[in-house]
Amino acid sequence: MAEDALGNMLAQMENAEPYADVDAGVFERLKHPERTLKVTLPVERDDGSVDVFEGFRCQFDSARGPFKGGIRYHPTVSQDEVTALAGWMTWKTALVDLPYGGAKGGVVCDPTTMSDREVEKLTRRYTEGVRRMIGPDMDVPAPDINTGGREMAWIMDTYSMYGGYVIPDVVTGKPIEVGGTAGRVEATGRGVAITTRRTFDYLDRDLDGATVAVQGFGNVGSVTARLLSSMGANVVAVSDVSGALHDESGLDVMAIERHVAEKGVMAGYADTDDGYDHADAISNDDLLRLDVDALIPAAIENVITEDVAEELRADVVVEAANGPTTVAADVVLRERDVQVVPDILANAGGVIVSYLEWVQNSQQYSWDLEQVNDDLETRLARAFDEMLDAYTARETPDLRTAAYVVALERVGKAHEMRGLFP
Ligand SMILES: NC(=O)C1=CN([C@@H]2O[C@H](COP(=O)(O)OP(=O)(O)OC[C@H]3O[C@@H](n4cnc5c(N)ncnc54)[C@H](O)[C@@H]3O)[C@@H](O)[C@H]2O)C=CC1
Ligand SMILES: O=C(O)CCC(=O)C(=O)O
Repeated sequence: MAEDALGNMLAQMENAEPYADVDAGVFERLKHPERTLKVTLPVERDDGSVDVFEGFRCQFDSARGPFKGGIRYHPTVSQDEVTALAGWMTWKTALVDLPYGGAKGGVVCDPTTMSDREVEKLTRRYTEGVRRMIGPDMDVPAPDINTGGREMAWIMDTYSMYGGYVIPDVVTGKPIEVGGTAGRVEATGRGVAITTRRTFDYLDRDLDGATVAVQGFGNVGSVTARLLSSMGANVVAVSDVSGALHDESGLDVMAIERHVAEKGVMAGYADTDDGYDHADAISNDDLLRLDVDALIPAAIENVITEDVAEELRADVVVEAANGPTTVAADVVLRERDVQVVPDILANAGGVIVSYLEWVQNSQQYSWDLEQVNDDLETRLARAFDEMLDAYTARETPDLRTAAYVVALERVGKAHEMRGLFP
């Protein structure tokens, strides 16, 4: 069975096809991205040498609206990976019923080894490379791994320089000072926390006091951990690329956030004044096997493999990352009665609030945080219920398949109505 991101995404589609009412020809169409651009990005390093980076933007499907999806800076970025991520964006925007298609971009680089100036040059080069295919009505990028408000502001600035006027709605996830919305920085983690609470309600379990392990402590993982703590859950383990921390009596998430904000990584936290000398330093792999109520992968793809699934002891997995569970692992988790809440629902809070940012930009009007958060929760709740309805009515084997049924039917219907042959 496929273990790569693209293979997983396609296999997830195939698994849902028998339960979905989608014309066979349209389904065939849905398996292929509309287009992918590969760009070459020369960057002069601070020492005067030149490095040439490779970047991609994959536009997977636009039947329901402009392409939408983040930009990732990471050494493992590849054309196949951005294609998978663009596919997941397509199913995510459809499931939460946003008037968007799906896209994703990426640059093969390790920004942790680059200066701020070098990252800025790379971002502006990348923007120049893809600028003919992005735009407020065409394709609207946003943050993903190792990108955030800073990079979005540079993209907006570069794109606006070519346009000759300010074009804020070419990207979302911008700082508020240049047209961003209240609530976008926290939106993905907030959506994960809301979805976790809803899943516990659905399973008739108490979130208060429930033990939670979160893998990945960047934008999504840190906010998820903090909000779940504030909802009464006991966050007993967190991790980042530098390792994992475990404390059965619960971790001080905000103290860890402060340490990461200062040092960039979690390593060294246990030695600080805030740190606990009784917290165990464990590996990322150990974290996935902890005996907790909920496991939240919030880092990269394919971390829950078949082997991990055999030994995983959480009752619920809420997928904050895109594609953290392989299709082979899904089968094992289903057999073992582990409830998996799929990424295309669990992490959709980010793109929902991106949509709200784009709407505010186009209206040149801004909403307050309460309005944004209320709208986010309403849309997530609706999508959660629609997924559960499909789970029951179509008798799908798991929630992921149910989520795909809803998404595939929406995108498939749009293709049918628009027609396959221009
Ligand atoms: N930023 C957003 O709005 C959204 C992000 N996502 C997904 O959430 C996940 C995390 O994204 P962000 O938090 O934005 O990225 P980020 O760059 O802010 O944080 C990534 C975190 O993962 C950790 N990490 C990286 N490789 C790791 C590994 N091999 N093992 C353990 N930890 C590792 C990093 O140290 C860091 O703590 C990704 O899968 C992304 O696609 C999904 C929806 C929206
Ligand atoms: O906010 C967005 O437009 C997309 C965020 C993203 O890349 C994702 O949901 O995976």
